[in-house]
Amino acid sequence: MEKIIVRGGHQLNGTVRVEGAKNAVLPVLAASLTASEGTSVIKEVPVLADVYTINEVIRNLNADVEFNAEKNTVFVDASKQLETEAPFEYVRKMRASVLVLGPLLARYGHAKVAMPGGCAIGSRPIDLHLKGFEAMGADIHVGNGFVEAKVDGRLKGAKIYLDMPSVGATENIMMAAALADGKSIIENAAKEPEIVDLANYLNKMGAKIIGAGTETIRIHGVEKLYGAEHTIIPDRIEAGTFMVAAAITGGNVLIENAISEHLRSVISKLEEMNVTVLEEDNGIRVIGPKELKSTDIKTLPHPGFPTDMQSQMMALMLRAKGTGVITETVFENRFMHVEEFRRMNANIKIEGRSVIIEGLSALQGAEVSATDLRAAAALILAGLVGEGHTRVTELKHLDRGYVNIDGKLAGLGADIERVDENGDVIAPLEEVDYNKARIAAEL
Ligand SMILES: CC(=O)N[C@H]1[C@@H](OP(=O)(O)OP(=O)(O)OC[C@H]2O[C@@H](n3ccc(=O)[nH]c3=O)[C@H](O)[C@@H]2O)O[C@H](CO)[C@@H](O)[C@@H]1O
Ligand SMILES: C=C(OP(=O)(O)O)C(=O)O
Repeated sequence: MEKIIVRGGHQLNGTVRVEGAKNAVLPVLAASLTASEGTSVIKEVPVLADVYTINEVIRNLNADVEFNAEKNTVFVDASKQLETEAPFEYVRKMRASVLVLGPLLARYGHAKVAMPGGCAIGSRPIDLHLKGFEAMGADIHVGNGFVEAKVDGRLKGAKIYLDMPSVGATENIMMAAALADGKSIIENAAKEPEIVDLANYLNKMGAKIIGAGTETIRIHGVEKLYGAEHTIIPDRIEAGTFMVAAAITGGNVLIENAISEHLRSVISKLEEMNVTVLEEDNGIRVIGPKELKSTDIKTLPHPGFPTDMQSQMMALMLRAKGTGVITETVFENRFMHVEEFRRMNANIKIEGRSVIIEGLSALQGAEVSATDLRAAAALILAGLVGEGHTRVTELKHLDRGYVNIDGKLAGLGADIERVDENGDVIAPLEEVDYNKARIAAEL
């Protein structure tokens, strides 16, 4: 089993560049299936296991997909007749596979996708996605582990109110509505930057979407969409993770390519903790203080504090003076990393949907297991300031969403290496990384 080994105590300094956003590229690649003519060229695609998985999903549906990993570019030609069924083997690996439902249903009047189960962070139903398709005239049947949606002719534009601003439901419904007959309105829509990125791509394909990024999205359905060129936005969660890495080690790091407008809530919490955050022309500079001050955080849909930064900020609060509380409101079970932090001597306890963090824990290196993608990053961050060696296992989670994080942290001065099951160091080279993401997707 591969591990990342971190030896704590090194300040991070220098410049690191963030990749294109995982959570933007997955819906964009799913949306490429709506183009019945032309090729889409998607740029700034991060070389992640999840990207290989979504590429396999759409390839399996009969689209032509070429991933030039060295150039971070994916070409998709979905103009052939597509299959309309996505099997469990893909949805099992990556829940975002359900995002092919909307495009296939809108283009062919039929889609069948394995029901995604829950995962380590919560039960994660897709009822709101289905409610939206139903409002547009689809019949939904759930059985034998699949969800099947059918409509005679085209979907009909509809007004859809989301009970909560689900990111995935907003994306799936927006893609379906882009090819529906007539006008749709999504109310209480998710406002994440990744929603805006998807709407921009769809509009380049010929869709007519306005209001993405606000709580009301209006979509005038069109008959046909065309392949288009699109550049994925930078990954705000990867950026936030490096911001915490700089802050926790008292370092000075320029996070190139990070967009401050996407990170307002994270920046404001870091500032409350005495971290200096400077918005520069080409990114965000983060300078860690001598002493971090604790704060309270509540995760919320955008523009609130992102749940995908919750575990990383918890690592930071372990090293802050005072008591802090983190409340998770987006997912019901996203505290699996707390037990792992405890192994590192963290003074921390769960109370319902909150975690109470008694600051200034003298963190000690330990063998810890990544329970989900962001927990993996958070344990590495804690390891940067732990005494001795921290060994992080279950790296399959990490490879879903971070490109070469060990190499990037090493470049900033961290003492970190990735070793294989024999204990041999795996050099953090780009070529090795490309392979790693592909292999992780195949597992
Ligand atoms: C690939 C991707 O972009 N993943 C992100 C996306 O996940 P995802 O799109 O799955 O997250 P949602 O916004 O849909 O989920 C938020 C909450 O709504 C609930 N819910 C959602 C849909 C539904 O039909 N019914 C329902 O009850 C979920 O269980 C969860 O409690 O947004 C999350 C919230 O910012 C992020 O943590 C994930 O990183
Ligand atoms: C929870 C995440 O992703 P996913 O929705 O793909 O599980 C994440 O990116 O932190």
